[in-house]
Amino acid sequence: MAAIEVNNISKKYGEVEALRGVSFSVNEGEIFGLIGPDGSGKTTLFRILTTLIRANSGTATVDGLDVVKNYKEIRNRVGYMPGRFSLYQDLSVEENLTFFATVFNTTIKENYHLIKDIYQQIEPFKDRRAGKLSGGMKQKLALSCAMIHKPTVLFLDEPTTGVDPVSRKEFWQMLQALKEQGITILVSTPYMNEAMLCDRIAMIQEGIFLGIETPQEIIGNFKETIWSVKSHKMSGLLNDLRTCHGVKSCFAFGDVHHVTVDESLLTPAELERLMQEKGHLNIEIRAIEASIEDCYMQLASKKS
Ligand SMILES: Nc1ncnc2c1ncn2[C@@H]1O[C@H](COP(=O)(O)OP(=O)(O)OP(=O)(O)O)[C@@H](O)[C@H]1O
Repeated sequence: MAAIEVNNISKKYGEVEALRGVSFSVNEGEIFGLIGPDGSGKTTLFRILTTLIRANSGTATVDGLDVVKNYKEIRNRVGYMPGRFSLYQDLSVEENLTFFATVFNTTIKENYHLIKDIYQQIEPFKDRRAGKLSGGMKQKLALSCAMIHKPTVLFLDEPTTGVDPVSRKEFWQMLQALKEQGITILVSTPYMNEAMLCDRIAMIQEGIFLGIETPQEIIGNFKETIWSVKSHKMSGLLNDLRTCHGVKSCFAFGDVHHVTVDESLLTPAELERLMQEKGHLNIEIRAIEASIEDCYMQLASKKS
């Protein structure tokens, strides 16, 4: 049995089609990632699966239970960490955790073993108000709160957004440990390096899934030649590259541009000459391996 099963779910807010016929399933104990730009429908999907809102059409089950008919049971079985921290800022660390335990009719003591590895790291600050914690500590507390009632499925909506890189790394180690305990995790992230840590990834754009694959499949299916290009004038470079015959696509990636090319029409030497003609200096062109972000950009541009 799949831990999450979604069949042709659509959701509209007035005229806005937030989800358009989304179908997928997540296996038990799988970390399934959702990546997509702001407004692509990720939060809407989380809200439907955690029974907070209803879809206009389609069906979904979590742990074999229907999200409409069995909403009460589902609420007992899932943990949800919404995009913005779900903590009570004026309550202390321990009070927050006690509150969530009480809501689910349990106690910290009863399920301490489940959250021990995570909670122990913030326990020295148990009397500190949640509002006074660092981003990484808030995130650990929010995850502890989402876990305290022993959920079988965890829904994490951008849990690491705005958190420092060290805490993000630790957080993903915690997710791996939860997966090893058999917990299923649906997680959205804007960070492509985090997407690489998922078992499978769905790329979502404008309410449509562009594809569902393992990170290795996504990268393996990228067949384009890709170069990283730099010059002394990066803003103008993007437009100049786009006008070159043989350049298929061009996107800014940090401090370089990534360019996919038709090698039968353009060589690196020709591209360098063309950019020199347009006044660029210190041009650097390097053949590179595609990253998952390149794959996402390619899929997204094909769709639009
Ligand atoms: N309550 C609402 N009323 C009207 N429109 C909404 C509502 N909630 C979401 N939307 C719209 O539905 C679309 C999908 O939004 P959603 O929040 O699901 O996307 P998202 O991928 O989670 O993006 P973000 O990370 O920015 O929240 C967007 O166009 C958004 O503006």
